[in-house]
Amino acid sequence: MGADPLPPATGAWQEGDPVGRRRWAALPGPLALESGAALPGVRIAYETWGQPAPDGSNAVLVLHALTGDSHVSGPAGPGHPTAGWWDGLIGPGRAVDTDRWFVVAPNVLGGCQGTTGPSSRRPDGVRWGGSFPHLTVRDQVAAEVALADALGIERWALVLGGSMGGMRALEWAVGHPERVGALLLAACPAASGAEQLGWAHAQVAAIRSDPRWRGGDYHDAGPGGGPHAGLGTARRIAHLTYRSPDELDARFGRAAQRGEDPWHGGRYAVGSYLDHHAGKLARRFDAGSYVVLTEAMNSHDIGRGRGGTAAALRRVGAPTVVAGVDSDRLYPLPEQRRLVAGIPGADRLRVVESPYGHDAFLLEVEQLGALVAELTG
Ligand SMILES: CC(=O)SCCNC(=O)CCNC(=O)[C@H](O)C(C)(C)COP(=O)(O)OP(=O)(O)OC[C@H]1O[C@@H](n2cnc3c(N)ncnc32)[C@H](O)[C@@H]1OP(=O)(O)O
Ligand SMILES: N[C@@H](CCO)C(=O)O
Repeated sequence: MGADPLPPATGAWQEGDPVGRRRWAALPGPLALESGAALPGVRIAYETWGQPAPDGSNAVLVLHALTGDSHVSGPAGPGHPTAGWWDGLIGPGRAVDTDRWFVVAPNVLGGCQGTTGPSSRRPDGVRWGGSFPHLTVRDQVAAEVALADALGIERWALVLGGSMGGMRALEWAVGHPERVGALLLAACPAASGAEQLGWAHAQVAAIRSDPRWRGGDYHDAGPGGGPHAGLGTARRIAHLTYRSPDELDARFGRAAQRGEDPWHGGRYAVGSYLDHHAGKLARRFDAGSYVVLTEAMNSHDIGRGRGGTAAALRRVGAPTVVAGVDSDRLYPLPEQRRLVAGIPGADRLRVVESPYGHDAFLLEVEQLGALVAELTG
């Protein structure tokens, strides 16, 4: 699932036909990648809410995490099988009030929700599949910079994101400090460390060992022909890192799934829960994108080529709120303390209190809303 149904981008900045709220813009030329390769025919899907101020002072950039998309706010509808993933935070009367702010949310480069990724067609009409190039977080931000240029947005009043979205928000603030007025980083690190690289390796290995992976060239294999089993296993591993041990224990303990007997081939309830999330992701997401995005997160190292982490973080000019979740085992609080220590405009760590682990950045919208208010007044 998640295969891009659109024809190749034509190579000129253009507004694609909107599906529901979602629009597309195509880069005028190939995108130069950090690897030295050039990615032609890049198309970026994005959504906007609110109205841009005449002086351009009210633009807010919202950046999604690994399996999120451009639909941050509002109900499900055409082009959006699910409701906005930050609906409690962004919308009319919410902390990011779309009656005041002009909110822009792109789908990430390498994704599968409208922006060019492995399931998209190359300029020759063939799907990229396994030939899609290796991306870095900086490449993804380069595509977002091109989108901002195309929309005429010189400076964001606020850039915010969590997890992989936080990595990109940080890259914006370090790579383009003059274009970021304020910054909110949630549940993200300065660099992906050994623990995160290890989790990612297990997930990518699960996908690549599925015989239906076919080196990434499975998109024309027909319904059910993709590596759904591998993607499901990757999600089970990942989902465990997104929640906390205490929460899982409190919710499921050692309970058997209803009607099943773990001593006779049945599942524990927690296993059934993970199976549910595996199936749900496999139905809505592309395995090739999952691999490309995971490897992009692996590339995340804010200090690479910039004289190290401390030197890179010193480049952030914006007032910054850094938030971590007390029960996050994927990017635990020491990761965010490192950010606070290095970013000149970050005065102290904001701790989101939650039993939900890493996913709290999606769930604890009230606490996040209070943090947004610190930056927006
Ligand atoms: C929601 C979306 O997909 S929006 C698209 C963009 N998404 C994103 O950016 C984030 C992707 N989603 C996620 O990361 C997560 O799903 C979250 C953060 C939204 C989950 O939030 P929570 O509300 O805490 O959900 P939780 O992890 O408790 O899972 C609930 C689901 O597990 C199911 N479940 C609970 N126990 C069991 C069990 N024993 N066996 C099987 N299924 C179970 C529930 O029925 C429920 O199903 P549903 O989501 O299909 O209705
Ligand atoms: N649950 C989130 C976690 C990644 O940070 C997602 O699926 O995108």
